[in-house]
Parts: sequence; structure tokens; C-alpha cells
Amino acid sequence: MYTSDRPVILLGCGRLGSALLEGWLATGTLAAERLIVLTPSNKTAAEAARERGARINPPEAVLAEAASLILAVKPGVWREASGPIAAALAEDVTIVSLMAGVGAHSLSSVFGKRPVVRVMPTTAVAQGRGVAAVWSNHDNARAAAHALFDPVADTVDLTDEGLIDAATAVAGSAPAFIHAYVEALARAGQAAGLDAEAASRLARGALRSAGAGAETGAPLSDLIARIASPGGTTEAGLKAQAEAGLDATAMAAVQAAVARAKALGN
Ligand SMILES: NC(=O)C1=CN([C@@H]2O[C@H](COP(=O)(O)OP(=O)(O)OC[C@H]3O[C@@H](n4cnc5c(N)ncnc54)[C@H](O)[C@@H]3O)[C@@H](O)[C@H]2O)C=CC1
Ligand SMILES: O=C(O)[C@@H]1CCC=N1
Repeated sequence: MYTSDRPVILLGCGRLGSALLEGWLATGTLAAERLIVLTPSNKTAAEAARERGARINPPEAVLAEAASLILAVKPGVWREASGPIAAALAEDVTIVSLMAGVGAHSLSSVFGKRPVVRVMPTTAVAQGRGVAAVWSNHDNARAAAHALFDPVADTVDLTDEGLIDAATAVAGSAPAFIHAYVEALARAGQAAGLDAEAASRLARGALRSAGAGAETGAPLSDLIARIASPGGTTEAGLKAQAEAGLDATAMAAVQAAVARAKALGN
């Protein structure tokens, strides 16, 4: 829970920034009056936060009040987005970067000695059910990130900044990989005779069922074993998907995402 009286600045209110705003307000992590949102265009989530007391694009002098700056802009625009506000920030403001690829060293080139923490969340923070990798060299910055993300995500501390790229693949990007798999499952269902609507609803329901199982905290191997009757249909399907290259598919997706994160940081 975020207990500081000082505000938090959210720079960027796109897909992730909006998800975070919604999650913070829904879980009461942060009172709306503690929020400052900087956005070049109107956003539904920002307008909803404004109605509850958040400040949207306030005068620059207000930025000095903030304890944390959350960077939720694209890696390609963060320098031009941060440059104009960096000088207005307090010297002790914590820089919380949600950006893929951009390293702490680069962030310090703009924000100087201000402590940096990198967080790689999923957009399910909107429902208070995300997962987020956290890395920092600064204890206070890590604690600040936990105060903001523990209420909306399962937070996983990383010991090495280099691991953020792997976390980006396995957490930040991975819900999309899984959704794509479920779409493929629905297409395969159609090939097996289901109509499009039935295939889509059944595959989506399977995703929801897998999520419900995962939320029990049981090991995935146990969850698999509970479904796979010996000699049954699941066993046959699992064997076929392993033989068709499931591990290689996951490996390819993770390696490509890691490589892209590295490229985004250059
Ligand atoms: N979408 C996701 O699932 C995740 C995204 N991320 C990271 O979050 C960051 C944002 O990603 P998305 O939300 O997907 O992108 P997005 O394109 O939806 O949002 C970026 C927002 O930044 C705003 N923006 C551009 N210039 C600005 C400026 N000068 N000042 C303030 N705002 C400005 C844009 O209006 C846009 O709404 C990226 O760095 C990405 O790596 C990390 C984890 C998950
Ligand atoms: O696709 C992206 O680059 C961002 C980072 C992780 C999820 N979305």
C-alpha cells in the first residue's frame, strides 16, 4: 500500500498506464488526489481519475511535490517525454520505469542521481491480478515499487537488471502469447467441426479454467495431472503438442522478445 502523502506522477496513459490507473483506483492503492497524470491526449482512464480528484497535466511547479515518477511511455519516446519535466522533479523522486529494454544507466543519463527501479508488469494490474518483475539497486526505490505494485500484482524481485528482458518475455508479453495459443486452439476446434462461435467460447472458457486452476497456487504439473486421465484424451493431446514442438515454440517466442527488448534499449 502506498502510504506517502506525496503524489505519484504517471507519465503516459496508454494501454499499460490506463490499466495501472484503473487497478490503483479499484484497489485503493493510491487515493486519486495523490495522482498526477501527464498525457498529451485525452484518455478515458485519466478522465475517470480526474473525476475522483487526480490532476491531469497540472502546472509544471506541481511536479516537484511527487515522490515517484512512473514511466509508462514507449521506449522510443521516453527521452523526449522526460526531458521537459526532469528539471522540475524533486532531487529524491524515485524513477519507476515500466519500459521494456531501457536500462537504468540510460535512465540515469536523464534523471541524474535519482534512484531508479525497473518494473515489468502485465496489464492485468487493471483487475488487481497482474504479475510484475521488480529490479533495483536501491532498497528505497524497490520498496516504493512494492508499495505501488504489491496491491495489484504478484511481485517477483530480480537480483540482476539483465533478467528484466527475460521477465518482459515471460510476463509482460506472455499473456499475448497465451491468447494467441488459445486462438490457435479455437481454429483447431473449428477444423474439428465446431462453428466459430462455439470454438471461440469453448477455447476462451478453457483459458479461464486454466487461470482459475493457476490461481489456486497448485503446481502446474499437479494441475495438468488432475486433468490428464491415464490413457485419456488429454494425455494424447499433450504428447502430440510436445512432439509438434511446444518447447521450441515457447523458446522461440521468449528469445525473440528478449532480443527485441535489447534492441529497444539501444
Ligand atoms: N502494454 C503492455 O502490456 C505492457 C507495456 N509495457 C511498457 O509500457 C510502456 C507503454 O506501453 P503501452 O501502454 O503498451 O503503449 P501505448 O502506446 O498504449 O501508451 C503510451 C502512451 O504514451 C503517451 N505519450 C506519448 N508521448 C508522451 C509524452 N510526451 N508525455 C506523456 N505521454 C506520452 C501516448 O499518448 C500513449 O498513450 C512501454 O514502454 C512498454 O514497454 C510493459 C509491460 C506490459
Ligand atoms: O510489447 C511490448 O513491447 C510491451 C512490453 C511487454 C508487453 N508489451
